[in-house]
Parts: sequence; structure tokens; C-alpha cells
Amino acid sequence: MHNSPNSQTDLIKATHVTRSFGHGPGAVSVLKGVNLSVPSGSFIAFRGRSGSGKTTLINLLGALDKPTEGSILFAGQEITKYSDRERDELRRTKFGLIFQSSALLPMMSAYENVDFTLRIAGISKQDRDIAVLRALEHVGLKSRMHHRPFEMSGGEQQRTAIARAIAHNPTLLLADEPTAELDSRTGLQIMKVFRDLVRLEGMTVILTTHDPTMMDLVDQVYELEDGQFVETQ
Ligand SMILES: Nc1ncnc2c1ncn2[C@@H]1O[C@H](COP(=O)(O)OP(=O)(O)OP(=O)(O)O)[C@@H](O)[C@H]1O
Repeated sequence: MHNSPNSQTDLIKATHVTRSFGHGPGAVSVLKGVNLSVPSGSFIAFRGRSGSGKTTLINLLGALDKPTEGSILFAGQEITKYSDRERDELRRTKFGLIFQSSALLPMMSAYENVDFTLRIAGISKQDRDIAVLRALEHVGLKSRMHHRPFEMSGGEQQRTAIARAIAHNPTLLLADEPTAELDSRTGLQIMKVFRDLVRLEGMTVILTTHDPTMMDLVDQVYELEDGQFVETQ
């Protein structure tokens, strides 16, 4: 595959990406030609009003969905041409996904929640023991790892969700409104966890948010308006 010198350092590159839902006169055009280059090891935020297309874009970048038109390259590979099976494999090995609600299993401790995901991915007990502790340490939750979700604060639950998403050491972490259910102080702490994963672990983090106060910690903000980027800071 031919790459320009620039694109070799991009972890994610989206070109002329559109996404429409439905057909014919009832079709809704949600993304209308998005171009994006995300360098490896950067911390990026998509900001925009409700309905501007943030979740749709995150789902496309995370290989949970396919664009109507356009291409998305991950590490130089056109993932929009991948089969379902290849996309599953990519998500399982290279991506970590975090959502607004932590969606932890309520009867399991923080440790068990993280461990469970690795267990169903077929990781050996020996490797899991190391990976789970390392992930919980990264999010500052080692001392509370035996607590179950109802015994944890919202911020601790979201930290557990982050630990679960990073335990397999993904290259790219995608988070859709990860601070929306948290107060602003806790939200800022969660943003610092992401920032440290970028600065100390070299991960690339892309998240969505409504909240302008979260923007100081990221490298770049992309503003989505009605399915297009309108301004780049
Ligand atoms: N599967 C779908 N079928 C039809 N329309 C959809 C579908 N998914 C999203 N949409 C529409 O696309 C638009 C953008 O949705 P999206 O969830 O990407 O916005 P958002 O910026 O993430 O909003 P929010 O901040 O409220 O989560 C909305 O108008 C939504 O109704």
C-alpha cells in the first residue's frame, strides 16, 4: 500500500467519511464528509451538540460500524474493507472502548470485572493476574480492587471501566462521553487518567464530550456541527 510520509505517523486517518441511516427520501445524513488525521500518542476530543454525530463517528473509528462512503485507515490498514471477523479481532486486540455508563457486572469486584473480560478473550490465568493488577494500578484503583460497583463512587466505577478497557494493552482507546455522568471534579480526574495513559503509556485516546471545561487537557479539539468539523483548535 502506498502511504504519503505524513500518513505513516497517523494512527487513524479518516477520509471523506459519510454515514447515512435509512434509504430514499427518509434517509438521514449524519456525517457529511469528515476528514481526520490522528497522530499516534495523541489525546483528541470531539465536541459538539447532542445529535451532531459524535457517537456515530466514534463507532466508525472503533470499527463498530461502517461508513456509507469514505475510508478509515488504522495504522495504515483500511479497516473499512475488513470483514466482520477481522473487525472483531481488531477491536479485541488493538482497541479499548469506554462508554458513558461504566456497565460493570454488579456482582463482581473491580478486579473480577477486569479479569472477566480477559478470561472471555482466552487469556491465561498467569497473564491475567499480571494484566489486571497493572491496569488497576494505572487507573489508581489497586487499593479498592475488591470492592463491588455499588461500594464504589461513580468515578471509581468509571476507573474500573477504563481498567477493563486497557487491560489487554490496546493501541487506541475510544471513549464516548466518559465523564457525562460524573460531577465536574470527578470528570476532571478521569480526564487526567486518560492524559496519563497518553503521556506515560503512549496510548492514543479519542473521546467525545459536551463539556467545554474538559478541553484543557487534550492535545486537540475537533468541533462537530451537523455532521462536519467546523473548527480546529
Ligand atoms: N441507527 C440510526 N438510525 C437512524 N438515525 C440515527 C442512528 N444513529 C444515530 N442516528 C441519528 O444521527 C444523529 C447523530 O447521532 P449521534 O448519536 O452520533 O450524535 P451525538 O453527537 O453523539 O449526540 P449525543 O451527544 O446526544 O450523544 C442523531 O440525529 C441520531 O438520531
